[in-house]
Amino acid sequence: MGAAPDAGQLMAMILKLLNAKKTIEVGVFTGYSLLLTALTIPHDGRIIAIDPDIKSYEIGLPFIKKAGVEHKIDFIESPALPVLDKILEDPTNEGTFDFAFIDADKNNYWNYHERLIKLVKIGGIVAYDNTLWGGMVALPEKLVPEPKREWRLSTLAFNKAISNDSRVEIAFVSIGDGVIFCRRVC
Ligand SMILES: C[S@@+](CC[C@H](N)C(=O)[O-])C[C@H]1O[C@@H](n2cnc3c(N)ncnc32)[C@H](O)[C@@H]1O
Repeated sequence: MGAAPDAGQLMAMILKLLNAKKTIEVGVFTGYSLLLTALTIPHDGRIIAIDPDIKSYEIGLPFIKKAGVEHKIDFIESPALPVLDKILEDPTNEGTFDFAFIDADKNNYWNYHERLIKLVKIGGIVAYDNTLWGGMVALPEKLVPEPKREWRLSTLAFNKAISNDSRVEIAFVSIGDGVIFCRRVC
């Protein structure tokens, strides 16, 4: 997302169409997509932003503060799965989020999906970044550099699984590095 302003514009449009107020971001880095979300949602909107790498978040934090949107962000320094599980321990959190953006470890995308499908409301959207994995999903494995192979396989499996998930409808958008917008339908 950081390298893809077109995907960012689309995400901002969707946040506005949803009137999103309560959101989650998994994978923050220096906060490009986080700032975009924080600037787009209303003054009383909230983002739970999760990343184990607080040092990168702190690089972007002065820009978030300068933009006057820090109050919307609850940054949690942690891998995302235990945080999502903790949120789900309280059943009143189920179906309360409008939007989630997932841009982290590709081998956990399905684990994130199983949790976020409970957390977003029916009609809510979960957006998954890097679903083209730099084009590697379309290459035979032998042409893929070794360090990219594991997450290529994870991405292929995730894309196939989400295409067959009757709880959601999806739009596979081939801008940036490929974003799957996934709308909860039941
Ligand atoms: C591509 S960057 C995120 C970029 C950001 N969304 C943007 O568009 O500016 C991926 C981030 O995922 C984080 N990450 C990796 N494993 C994670 C995990 N298990 N839980 C949460 N975040 C994780 C990394 O620390 C890294 O900051």
